[in-house]
Amino acid sequence: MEVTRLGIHRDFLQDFVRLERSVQQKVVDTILRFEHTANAGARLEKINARDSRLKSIRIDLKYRGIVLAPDSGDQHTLLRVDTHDEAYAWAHNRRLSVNAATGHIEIRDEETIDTAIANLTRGRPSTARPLFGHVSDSDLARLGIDDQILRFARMVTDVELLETLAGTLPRGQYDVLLGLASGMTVEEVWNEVVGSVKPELFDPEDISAAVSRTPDRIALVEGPEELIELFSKPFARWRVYLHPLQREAALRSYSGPAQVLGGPGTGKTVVALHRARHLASRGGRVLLTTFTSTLARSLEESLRLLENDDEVLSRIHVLTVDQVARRVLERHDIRVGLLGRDEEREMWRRVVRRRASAFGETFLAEEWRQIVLAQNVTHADAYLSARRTGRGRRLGGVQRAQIWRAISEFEEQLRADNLHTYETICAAAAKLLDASESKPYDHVVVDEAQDLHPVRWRMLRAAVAEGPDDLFIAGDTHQRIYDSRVSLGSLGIHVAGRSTRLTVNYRTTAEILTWSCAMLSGERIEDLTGDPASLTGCRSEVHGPEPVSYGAATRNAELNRLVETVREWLDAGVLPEEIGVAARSAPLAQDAAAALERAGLPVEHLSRDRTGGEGRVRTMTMHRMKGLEFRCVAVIGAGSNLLPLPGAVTPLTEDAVTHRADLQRERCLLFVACTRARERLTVSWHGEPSPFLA
Ligand SMILES: Nc1ncnc2c1ncn2[C@@H]1O[C@H](COP(=O)(O)OP(=O)(O)OP(=O)(O)O)[C@@H](O)[C@H]1O
Repeated sequence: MEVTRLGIHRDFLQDFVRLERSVQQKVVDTILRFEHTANAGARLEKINARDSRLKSIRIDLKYRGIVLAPDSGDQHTLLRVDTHDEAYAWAHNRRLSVNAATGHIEIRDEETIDTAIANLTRGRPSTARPLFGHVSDSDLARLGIDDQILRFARMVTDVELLETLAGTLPRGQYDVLLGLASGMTVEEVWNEVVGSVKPELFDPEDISAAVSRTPDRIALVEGPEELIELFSKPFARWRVYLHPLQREAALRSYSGPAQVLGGPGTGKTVVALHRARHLASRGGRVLLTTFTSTLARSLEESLRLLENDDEVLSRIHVLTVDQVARRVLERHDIRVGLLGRDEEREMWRRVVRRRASAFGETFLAEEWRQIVLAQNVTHADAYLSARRTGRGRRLGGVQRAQIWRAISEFEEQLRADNLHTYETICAAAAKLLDASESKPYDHVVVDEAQDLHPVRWRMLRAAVAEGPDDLFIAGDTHQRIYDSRVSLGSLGIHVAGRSTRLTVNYRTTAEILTWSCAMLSGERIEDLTGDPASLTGCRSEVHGPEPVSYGAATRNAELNRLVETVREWLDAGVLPEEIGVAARSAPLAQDAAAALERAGLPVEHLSRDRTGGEGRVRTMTMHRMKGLEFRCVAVIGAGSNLLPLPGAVTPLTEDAVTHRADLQRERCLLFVACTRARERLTVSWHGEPSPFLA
């Protein structure tokens, strides 16, 4: 029997999660029945809609689905499900069209746009400057703006009106206008929003072809299992709906190392996951790696959502970079002891005491990490002439010689005791891999790349032979929260011409994103290649309440208010595990957990080994927030007493350059914590607010 296929529109999944379970089941049954009924399209009901291709399908007495039924062909798409009246009202004024630039399908509320144009024509003051006065009609047409939207665009004078019509305008064209309004050039919009498709003429009437060209919005599901899977994990929409730029970045063949960059929540991790699966499904041995174990665990879980085939999965190793290094040493039967940070500090202290060094243990440890290890300096001459970019204190030759002797003594001690730090394990592994002809991996995919120290990069570089599709790097230097500044070029990793920048944020509301980005405006941040990094054009399609910020008189008062806020969220139906509470210091986060627990709320404090169970609010340090996301986030302790954390910032008098870098890192940490929120964000403090909130 000929099967009629029913595509599923992305927006429909949002409707789906709001439906009661019993209705959800009926939706699934209706779709399956539809697909297995001969000439099913003929059974759809005509409705009173502007666009005759919109028809209705009966779910039960109360609910209806709105289906796009093309004039020819049997490719149908389910667009919405709602109660009878709501569904019909939605369909009444909608019209479908094919975007002239991308060939993608688009839906608009035609009447509301006409009304907006009429109101603007009547009410516009003669002095108001048109928002798109600087862009010609032909450029707008090239970007896919059609006649109705052009008339609208010519009347708009402020971006807020544009944003209020987000759900009304055809999505692709809305994105173009928003990109232009946020300062992107026509070329940037062409490359980053339209998706650098080849210009061609699309048949505006061929809806079926347009549907198949729109995989980021419409999923064509193969068979009932895939359908049920899609519905059972509706929040994992990224598995099927990729932005054209995400798809291109993930599936392309590259002649060498490539990178994907973009602000928070733009889907870099999603691209890294799709990339790893793509390379493994072609038979390659893939390393999917990141810095922290929390993130590696979350990558592993997501990968299992994306891929079921055990054979493909077996070709992807998900490990932290440090785990990779240890495995390399183990494979060579090398056993080493690990020196913790506190023990390392003690060892430096002993060196300082023995040598009566004028340089303190913090300075020496940093000099060792940032210069000696980063540049792989192995003898005195190399250290005497090493470039010390990023280190503020100038050193003369005699001072350098003294420092080198202290560092040599420290390294000698490590060797004598067979002790290693995480970094020296990586350095040793890099050496072993460099010397070996056969490499453990065909492809290395790195997520959260901004936090890797140069020794970790050297090891990753050595883990894969140089060549096509060797390294794929996802990261955002605005989210750098550890002390690892690195320029990929200096490590021989060149990504020029193989870089994709993502700008659509899928996680956070526009309100939370704008509020958080303001915190970084004015900061000079470089990307991984050393060019200035920018959040320009970074935007969200979703709207919600403004973030709430407030100060309390005391620590206890702040925690009491936190308890109230969390209780309100829970009462509003947010699940406990969808709430994250973050503080700069672990003790404050633990105190928050204790306060919530005393109030009878289910809570768990996350640490290295505790990943958080279901049914519990999660408290954690800001560092642990990285890479995670929550519906609601409360950032606490954002006062001048705790943020920047005094002990984490080098005094200005000691080293001005490091002082500035430390402050920037603390600011980025707050930025990371705030951008984990999907819907709601509160930021609180006791005493004076942090200077970062000014
Ligand atoms: N094409 C997409 N469609 C729907 N949701 C998406 C898409 N791409 C990403 N997402 C969702 O957006 C959120 C953020 O994605 P992801 O974690 O990959 O972003 P990121 O750029 O790595 O973020 P960060 O840098 O802040 O950690 C996730 O919930 C993800 O499922």
